[in-house]
Amino acid sequence: MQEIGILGAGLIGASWATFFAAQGLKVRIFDVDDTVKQQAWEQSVRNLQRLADLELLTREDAATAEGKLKVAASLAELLTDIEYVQESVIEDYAIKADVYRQFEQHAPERAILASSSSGLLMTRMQAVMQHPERALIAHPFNPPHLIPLVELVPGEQTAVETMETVKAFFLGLGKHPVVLNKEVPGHIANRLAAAVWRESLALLDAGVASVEDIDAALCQGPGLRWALMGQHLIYELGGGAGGYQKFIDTIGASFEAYWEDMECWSSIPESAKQKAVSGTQDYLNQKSPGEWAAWRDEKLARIQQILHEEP
Ligand SMILES: NC(=O)C1=CN([C@@H]2O[C@H](COP(=O)(O)OP(=O)(O)OC[C@H]3O[C@@H](n4cnc5c(N)ncnc54)[C@H](O)[C@@H]3O)[C@@H](O)[C@H]2O)C=CC1
Ligand SMILES: O=C(O)[C@@H](O)C(=O)[C@H](O)[C@@H](O)CO
Repeated sequence: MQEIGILGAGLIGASWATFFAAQGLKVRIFDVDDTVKQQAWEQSVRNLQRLADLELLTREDAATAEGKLKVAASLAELLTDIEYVQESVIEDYAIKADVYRQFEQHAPERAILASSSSGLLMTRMQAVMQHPERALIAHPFNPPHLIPLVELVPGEQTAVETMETVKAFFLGLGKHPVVLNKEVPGHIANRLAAAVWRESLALLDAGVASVEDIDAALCQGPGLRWALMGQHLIYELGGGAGGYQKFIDTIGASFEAYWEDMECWSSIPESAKQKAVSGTQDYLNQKSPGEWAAWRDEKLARIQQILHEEP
């Protein structure tokens, strides 16, 4: 696949445009909002220059990639003869269903439709399609031009061939696809993030520590290891010579006491919302959101450089 359609060019769509262009693919950008799609083009150009600043792209490759970016004047222009579309419209079933109906009016019959959806079920979204077999979830982590994970989730009508094609496509582009055998709300990564986020809120709500200390306890501790390993490998190593079984039989028992004490909220208490929003203001006294995002991207780039040095 040499040309990509970006359908929905907000925060994630613009980053996807950067990623695909940086990989040497032609990219057509479309959004219902003309201002947004132009801003997405401009943001992608800035992102490419940033990747060159971070030495993740040569200046020459960044310039070449910029030439790959094109704003589509209409949905028809986006979709004519396209092979692969990354959909990143608003996370709403009704909006996505309407987009999928329009998609099928213009796109070739075999064009693949990959949704960035954070947690909607593809089975429900593809139900409106004449050719649902070519639709799947390809969920990134923000920003996709810097974070390698992409979660591939089939709906009940997604063809095995579609999953295999998209997995090979992303592997060839240097992404790290993980394949879900069945769809669950939030896929994998957002469910893991949701578990950690809920406890981060619960600790704050209970007055155990401040926003900054709760965040520091995560990113200055387990978070560092999470850039390298997941919990299963971490605890295999945590069991020493006895491995994972030793860890489960000894330290694992302590976790059962933690779980007994931890909240099992299915909604966020108002008190927790208020403490989280007010506590996060301290960060904004240090940097603006844009400065935090630039700081994040530079650190993410340097972590990637280290991770790419070794197998
Ligand atoms: N924001 C994040 O951190 C992440 C978001 N996602 C997913 O990506 C998708 C987009 O999220 P964001 O980029 O954050 O949202 P966003 O609000 O920044 O962008 C959504 C864009 O969709 C456009 N849009 C709405 N209806 C449209 C239509 N009919 N045709 C074309 N464009 C249309 C809007 O104009 C808007 O620019 C969602 O499904 C979200 O779950 C996935 C990973 C991370
Ligand atoms: O955290 C991310 O970048 C992604 O996993 C997301 O999907 C967004 O954070 C947000 O949509 C949470 O679901």
